[in-house]
Amino acid sequence: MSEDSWAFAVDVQEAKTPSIKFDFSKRVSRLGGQLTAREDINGNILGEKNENGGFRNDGDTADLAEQSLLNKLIRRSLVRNRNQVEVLQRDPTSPLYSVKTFEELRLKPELLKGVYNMGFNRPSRIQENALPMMLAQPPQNLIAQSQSGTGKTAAFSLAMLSHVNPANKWTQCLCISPTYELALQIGKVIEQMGQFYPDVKLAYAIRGNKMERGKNLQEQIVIGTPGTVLDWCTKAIETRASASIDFLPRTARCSFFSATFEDSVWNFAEKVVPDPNIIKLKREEETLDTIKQFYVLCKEKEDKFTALCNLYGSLTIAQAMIFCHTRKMAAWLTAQLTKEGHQVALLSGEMTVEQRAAVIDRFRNGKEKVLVTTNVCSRGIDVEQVSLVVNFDLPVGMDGNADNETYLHRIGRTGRFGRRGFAVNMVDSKHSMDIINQIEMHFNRRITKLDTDNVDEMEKLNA
Ligand SMILES: Nc1ncnc2c1ncn2[C@@H]1O[C@H](COP(=O)(O)OP(=O)(O)OP(=O)(O)O)[C@@H](O)[C@H]1O
Repeated sequence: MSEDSWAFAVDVQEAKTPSIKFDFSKRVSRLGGQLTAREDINGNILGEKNENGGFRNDGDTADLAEQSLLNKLIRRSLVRNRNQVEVLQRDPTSPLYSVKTFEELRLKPELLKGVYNMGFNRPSRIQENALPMMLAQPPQNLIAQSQSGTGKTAAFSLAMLSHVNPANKWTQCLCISPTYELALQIGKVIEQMGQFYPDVKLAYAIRGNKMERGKNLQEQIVIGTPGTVLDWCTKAIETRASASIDFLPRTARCSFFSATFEDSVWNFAEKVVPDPNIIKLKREEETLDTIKQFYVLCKEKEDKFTALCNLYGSLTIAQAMIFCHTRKMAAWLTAQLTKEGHQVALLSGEMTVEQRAAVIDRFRNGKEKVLVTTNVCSRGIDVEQVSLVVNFDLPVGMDGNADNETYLHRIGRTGRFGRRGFAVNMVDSKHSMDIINQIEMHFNRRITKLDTDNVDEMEKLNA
């Protein structure tokens, strides 16, 4: 890397809008006479009433009619969401609020074009605050916290793109992501933002991508996971006479982003980021108001499954992510949901990273509406249409206590950039009730009890 280099250590990220497809749930036929159209909790209209007063099922939806309705829905959904975001960006209490425009952040014209092309109108709070620090001269370092889905990835992607000099054919920025999937996701954001900046090239230091010994990388930005990045660094420096384990120049700027900073992460960040500027949230600011949190009392897994079906029968859900503790439970739940007619994808730890990336891609493109997963996907995955996150099993640490960090990352898969979302926790024992209480105390936020058998109560949630 050159003398004026950047390194980013991150643990959270982005992606793209899946196509909106219809999800005609059982609840709709139950309530068919009362509604003229179904909307999901983001206000996306998901279906129209048929001639019998009920909602059409997938089976009786003609392709053409579906396509034309789909186009209409996508347009309406985009308008609604844009309005929602605009309101939040003018609300000083929202993490999306900013006083500045992208122009005032002095981005290069090529990048401004990229940002507007992605549909961004204004920066979010973290973008407004972090970008000037990351672009400052002389260089400054940064440790930054911002809620899930509030634009951290976009912030450091813009910073990297602003920093590179495309005329220089060597690596100038290094972005380290904790997982293969996130590295790909961040890479896509950088590619999209930098699409009008054609001479900037990106290399992926991820499993499967080998680097030849002694090769001089020409790509200005390298994004990868720690193991492969280290392997590439070792191979790059082995051939140089002045081989040194100090791969990064001392003058390199360094930024570290996360939605959560438990003590060990904070200590680590302070070790690897010298003399940093700090953007930190208060504990009660870490959860988003736009994500409504509930728990449901259940007895055993069959009972949890019934509660889940009731949720599906009552809420209008665009896409959902369901977290289980073990692969066995995830496989069982996937089979049950598939039997019920849901389009379900299963993501678990024994899959290869390529298989996992393919599953996430299909989900992102709306091919499946439900993603059942063990913990592999709790961080950073950005699928805009996820309106429900279910903790089928609650996140528990090795010590048997609540894993608050994982909880926050999991529920943050919904409520992306101002959208509304539901997080529902299945409580099946005194221990899991204790976990809910611990999580409530930790974030100082109420998690409300929900009776999924109570049709009226459930109906109110859609309001
Ligand atoms: N200024 C903006 N205007 C509109 N949309 C934005 C803006 N910045 C980011 N987004 C969109 O918001 C979503 C969330 O952004 P991003 O993935 O950067 O959040 P994040 O803070 O990194 O999330 P996480 O903490 O889950 O990793 C993405 O779909 C992204 O395209």
